[in-house]
Amino acid sequence: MVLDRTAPKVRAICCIGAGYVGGPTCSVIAQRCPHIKVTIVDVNPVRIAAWNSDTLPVFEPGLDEVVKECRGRNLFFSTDIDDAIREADLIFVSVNTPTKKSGVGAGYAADLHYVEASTRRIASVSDAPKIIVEKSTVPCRTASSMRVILEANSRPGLRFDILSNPEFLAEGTAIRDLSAPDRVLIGSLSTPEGKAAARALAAVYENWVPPEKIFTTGLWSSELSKLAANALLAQRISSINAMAAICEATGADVDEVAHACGLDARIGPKFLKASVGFGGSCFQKDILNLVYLSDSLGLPQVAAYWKQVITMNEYSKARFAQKVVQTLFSTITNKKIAVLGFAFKKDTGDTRETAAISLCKDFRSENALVSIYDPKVPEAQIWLDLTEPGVVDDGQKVKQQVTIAASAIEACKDAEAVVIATEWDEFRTLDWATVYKSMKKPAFVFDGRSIVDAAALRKIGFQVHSVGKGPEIQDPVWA
Ligand SMILES: NC(=O)C1=CN([C@@H]2O[C@H](COP(=O)(O)OP(=O)(O)OC[C@H]3O[C@@H](n4cnc5c(N)ncnc54)[C@H](O)[C@@H]3O)[C@@H](O)[C@H]2O)C=CC1
Ligand SMILES: O=C(O)[C@H]1O[C@H](OP(=O)(O)OP(=O)(O)OC[C@H]2O[C@@H](n3ccc(=O)[nH]c3=O)[C@H](O)[C@@H]2O)[C@H](O)[C@@H](O)[C@@H]1O
Repeated sequence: MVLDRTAPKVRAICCIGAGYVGGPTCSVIAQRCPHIKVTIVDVNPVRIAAWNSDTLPVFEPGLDEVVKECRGRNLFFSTDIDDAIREADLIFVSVNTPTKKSGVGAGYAADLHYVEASTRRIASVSDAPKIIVEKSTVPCRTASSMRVILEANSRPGLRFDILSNPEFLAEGTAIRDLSAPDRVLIGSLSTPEGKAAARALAAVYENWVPPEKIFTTGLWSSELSKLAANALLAQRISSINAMAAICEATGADVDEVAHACGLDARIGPKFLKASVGFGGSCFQKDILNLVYLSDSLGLPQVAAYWKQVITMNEYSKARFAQKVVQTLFSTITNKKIAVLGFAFKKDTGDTRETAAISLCKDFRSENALVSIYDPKVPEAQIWLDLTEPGVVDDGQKVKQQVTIAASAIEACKDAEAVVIATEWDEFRTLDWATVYKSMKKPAFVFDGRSIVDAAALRKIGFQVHSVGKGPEIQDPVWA
């Protein structure tokens, strides 16, 4: 994008929402733009205190260094939301947009009340023009609702420009993704004012992102592009996981199939790793949001098409759990199952929608004893996830069936089976010979991420089942 030097200049940024997106995104902006004051605010004082401490509330490789470099210089974390709004020329709205739990659209639609609360606050507090940027993932045309709320609740004549600037970072690689993004997308109205606001935001990114990677679209295209990108990514995973089921039934190897397909430049090699099922706070939520949008627009076939991506993911998780039960002679009652990894992917402590929650639920319903180890997820978070309403209705029973181990070796001691739920690097290089000695026999490994050297483990004595590997390359017991 070619910069127009007449665009309004951004001197102070406020980011509402100090979560997984707001925190890392605006910390990187502060690092790359030392001339801009960046204040990240949140209604949650505990979260803000953590951002101001040595133990940040979000684990991301490289984040500590960025925050340490900028905090107190041009990067501030605060609960004084009104002050930060007043001072800012540009405000990112980066609050959560979870799936609605009740009311109209429950289970599908995005709950926009945090976005609305932030918008109302901006309207009531602002005494000068602002550029307001949707950073949260929102349904198509949310900007139009924000405009109505702003105009109805602010001082007469006060100017607000609304932009859409969806975030494409992935957890675990957030700092890398933010430092060298594939693209920065800015959606605006096509009016001269809308375009000037887009140029002002582009100028912020141009401090480190090459101009050819910054591109602008209309507001609605930008909002929809975010939902579309996540739907397309999740669709690839469900597609390869569907192939994994065929591989296991036929003797094909899903990694070989993925590699063969990915060599086609039109398909490409990324995001074709078969797994126990995708997790994370966004894929499911955003697809459900798309399903709801499609249904509301009178497009039930489109809704059904995207819904199938979620259905296949649920199937992948359930199929994997069933495989464990069947293989362990159709009963895991009172058997110890070690679950290695609880985060939804490696290099994050985030457990939202992690496949490990479904697996543990399924193992518990078969009366197994589950021992969980994850290098980054705090113990309290695991208990919280396992006792959530909807996951379990008897928290006491969970405590009798589940233990949380301090190491992988401890989790596996006396276990009948090891289940790898997250692809943490340390599981690749675990001392598997020691693990084998400490386990009941026959000792099984169910690799839900296909990360271990199955042949080496078989040499030790394990019976190994890797997702998407057919019977010919499994132990004879599965043939
Ligand atoms: N987690 C991720 O990797 C990505 C998330 N997104 C989107 O970004 C948005 C935020 O996601 P996360 O950062 O993961 O959520 P989060 O839940 O980690 O953080 C949101 C924060 O907003 C705060 N908040 C809510 N209402 C507020 C208000 N009225 N005033 C001030 N603070 C308020 C909450 O207290 C919370 O700390 C969502 O729409 C999500 O879909 C987009 C790309 C990546
Ligand atoms: O909107 C969002 O929140 C973000 O959602 C995803 O990022 P994230 O969920 O953090 O992580 P991913 O790397 O996409 O992984 C999601 C899940 O898919 C799984 N996955 C990923 C890739 C793959 O090939 N196979 C696979 O099973 C991961 O293990 C994980 O459980 C997208 O990749 C980001 O671009 C997007 O910004």
